[in-house]
Amino acid sequence: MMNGDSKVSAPPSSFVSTTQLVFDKIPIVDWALSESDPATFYEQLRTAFEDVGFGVFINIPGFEEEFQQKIFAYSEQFYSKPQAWKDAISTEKSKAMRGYFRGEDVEEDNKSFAEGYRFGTDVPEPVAQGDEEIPFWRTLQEGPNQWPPEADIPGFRSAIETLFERYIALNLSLNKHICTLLDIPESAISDYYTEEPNGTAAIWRYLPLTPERRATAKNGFVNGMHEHRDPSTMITCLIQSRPGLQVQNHAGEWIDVPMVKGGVVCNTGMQLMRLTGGKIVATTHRVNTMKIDKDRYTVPYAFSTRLEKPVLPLPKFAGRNAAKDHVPPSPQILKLHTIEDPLIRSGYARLTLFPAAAAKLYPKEWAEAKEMGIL
Ligand SMILES: O=C(O)CCC(=O)C(=O)O
Ligand SMILES: [Fe+2]
Repeated sequence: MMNGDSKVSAPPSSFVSTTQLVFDKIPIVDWALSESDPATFYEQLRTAFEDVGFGVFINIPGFEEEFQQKIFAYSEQFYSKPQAWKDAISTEKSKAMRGYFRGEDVEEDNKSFAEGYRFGTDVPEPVAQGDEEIPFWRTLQEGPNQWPPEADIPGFRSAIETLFERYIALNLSLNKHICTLLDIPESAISDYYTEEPNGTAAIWRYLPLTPERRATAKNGFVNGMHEHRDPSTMITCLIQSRPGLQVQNHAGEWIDVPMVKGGVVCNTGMQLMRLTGGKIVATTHRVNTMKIDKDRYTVPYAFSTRLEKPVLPLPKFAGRNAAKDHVPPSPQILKLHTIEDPLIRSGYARLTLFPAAAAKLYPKEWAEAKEMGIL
């Protein structure tokens, strides 16, 4: 069988949603229309978030193609450094999993053909009071970033910090537009953030397909990033240098996210889906190395919601009416979401997103997650 066909892994027809539009492409949302033609803008936004869960946003000031290319050039420079240089800022030195890791450094099932470099809002490591033990979901969340030495890669840090500032502004305006779309107060979303929203980001380098990597293909998929829904966030925004990201439609087929110059891919996370009783969908996605012929760089950025505050459907969206069923998430995703305690769920969620780093740093919790069927 040809394993280049991304549709071979579609689930049986009994899984096909009867209420949700089965999309066959990822919508484009033109940010410029938010000023010049709001009606069209909100219709594009509605399609992206209510029907698909993803959109490619264009014409966002600050995300011009030239700026994005500068970020990808820095990313390439970063990853071209010798292994020992990258290992000097390894996540192994950070309980908050900030720093560099290799996706291949984990046992077979969770191996991915990628390298990652993780950041979060820069906060000090939590300090234990007396003999109290700090829970893993907290050590995972709080800690300083590990920046490379400025002299080794001049301008890198300031370019990435500029990108993050732009992402923060974009995330905040996108949230406001979503509130307008849904006719809910802005606080409906912002109440779930800490005063300074807690950002989490990474620079990914996905490695290209080789005959050896192709030999690991299962149902047309070679693991760049395993299938998942963004667990602890309302919205994730991401710039990408090349194709490779795929979104599962409501019939179970995998749809490629297109490359658009100056485009920012924005997708909804499980928290926004929960808040809106399913009116806004969070769709399963993955990165397929089968689609990658040269190194692919991406930089996702998202705010985590307040860890301790469980997200509940707003009264307006409570009840099944607004919830649209669609392709059931994988058993692992379902399992993750059966964990009631939002704090513990946030911890396991982070472990699942970064398996290679997590397996080393949190062997006990990693083994528990495996045992529970989350991984
Ligand atoms: O890098 C990509 O294309 C996808 C990243 C992603 O899904 C994530 O960070 O949650
Ligand atoms: Fe994701």
